[in-house]
Amino acid sequence: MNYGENTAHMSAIRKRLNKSNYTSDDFSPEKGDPNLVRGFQGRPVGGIRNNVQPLQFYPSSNFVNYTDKDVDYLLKKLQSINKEIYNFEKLRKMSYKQLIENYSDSIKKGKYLSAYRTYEGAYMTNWEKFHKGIHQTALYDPKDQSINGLLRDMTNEPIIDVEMKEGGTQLKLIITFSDEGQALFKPMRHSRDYETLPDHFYFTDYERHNAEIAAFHLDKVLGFYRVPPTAGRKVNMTYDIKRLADRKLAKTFFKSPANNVCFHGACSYYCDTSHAICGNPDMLEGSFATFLPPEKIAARKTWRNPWKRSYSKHRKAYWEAYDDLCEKVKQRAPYNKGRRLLDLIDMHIFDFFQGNMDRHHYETIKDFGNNTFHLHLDNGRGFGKSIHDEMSILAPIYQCCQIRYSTFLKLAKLYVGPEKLSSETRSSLSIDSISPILTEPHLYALDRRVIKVLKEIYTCIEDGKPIDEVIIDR
Ligand SMILES: Nc1ncnc2c1ncn2[C@@H]1O[C@H](COP(=O)(O)OP(=O)(O)OP(=O)(O)O)[C@@H](O)[C@H]1O
Ligand SMILES: [Mn+2]
Repeated sequence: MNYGENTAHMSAIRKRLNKSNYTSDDFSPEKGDPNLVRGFQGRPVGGIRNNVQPLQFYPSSNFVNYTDKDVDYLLKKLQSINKEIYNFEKLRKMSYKQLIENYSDSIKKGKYLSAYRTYEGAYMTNWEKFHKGIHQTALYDPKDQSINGLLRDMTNEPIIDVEMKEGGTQLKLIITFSDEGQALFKPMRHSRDYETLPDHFYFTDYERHNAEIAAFHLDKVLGFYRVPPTAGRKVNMTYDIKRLADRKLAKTFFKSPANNVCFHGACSYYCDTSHAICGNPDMLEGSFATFLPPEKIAARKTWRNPWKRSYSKHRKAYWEAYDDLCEKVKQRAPYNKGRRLLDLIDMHIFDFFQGNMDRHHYETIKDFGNNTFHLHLDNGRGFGKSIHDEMSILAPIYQCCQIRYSTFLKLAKLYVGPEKLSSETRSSLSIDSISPILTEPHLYALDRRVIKVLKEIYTCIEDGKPIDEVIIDR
């Protein structure tokens, strides 16, 4: 959606703040090369979303620095009102890693899955340890060494079985490793620098294997821990897939005119000769997302996203035409109490960073009731457009005008630096065996998007919403 064309959901008038008492760059990121620092003078305050200027690239330096007057103003204002909980000077001196650790240490884990509560095998594989570690507030504990072990296992363990996954729209394989761990495999369709075509809808886009890997790391960097561990790997299509496939899958293998091994499998979208998945000549990259425990151990509940898109080229969703969806959602269970609305908003911030418009549903683990986190499965449609920021993904933020305090603080920290969301994500992704996972323009886009989320909070507060109703500690 283009903001220039559709402003129905925006408040009609944005008040201008009197900024005369403030300097513009108190909280601006540390300045490096002064030539690289770009303030955005001369641009209207508030009013127009999507108005952070496109990043300029400095390929030789890996360093992009930029500031935003509205965000500087917001941070200054918050700090002047309550220095106890908004101390950005202190925040700038603390490392991002430390901030995230403080938060993950302070979160109570709540319940674990009942099937594993008393389970103590003499020897447990990494995937079993992962399953045992799933708890009410997160899928895993970042300090759990078995998570890195699991990523290594998915990269190195021999593959012993392959099955097509029923139900999904695009081709996916269920892979079993020699330690009996399982993963959902999504094959590479495009090279990393292939961008979604401007005339393609979000619902016809191919899934991207690197987006699945990037989503796991981004979620971890943000300190959410809501995406199952996901790793990239190159497989030999003949040895690792065709040899282990059943007849139905095996018979879809063929050799292309370029002498590459290809297959298309059977599914409802893109499973035919003209959309085949081809190796080079026999090697194929893919993402491996660790399987969650089976239904009988961890039954899941599927929830429709209230901000679901229309999935139609003709229709708009309610929230695209009207601004009052949040008022209705707030009245309804499970969003009327507890953490769920803030989790939904976290999920949309996460999706905004990735540019993922395909969040039609989400799941929770039934055993944990309503006071639990959202699973962020199915992230294959992110990272399709590096120079475009899809502001409509932030609809729950600007329509509810709410954000979780810890999420706000993390984003503020990534704004004041010195760490950036791009540098943290780049560093996390570098451990993957098929890195680089994201191109540099996609990484820089993350920093630009951090500013855009913070600007939405600025606008909410500028509009007169009480700060403690916008930034909520829950
Ligand atoms: N790591 C996982 N462990 C267990 N189940 C999973 C995992 N990832 C995905 N699933 C299940 O598989 C289903 C299909 O996966 P996914 O959503 O990626 O496919 P899809 O083709 O995009 O499906 P849809 O068309 O419904 O969006 C998911 O809805 C989820 O329930
Ligand atoms: Mn999907």
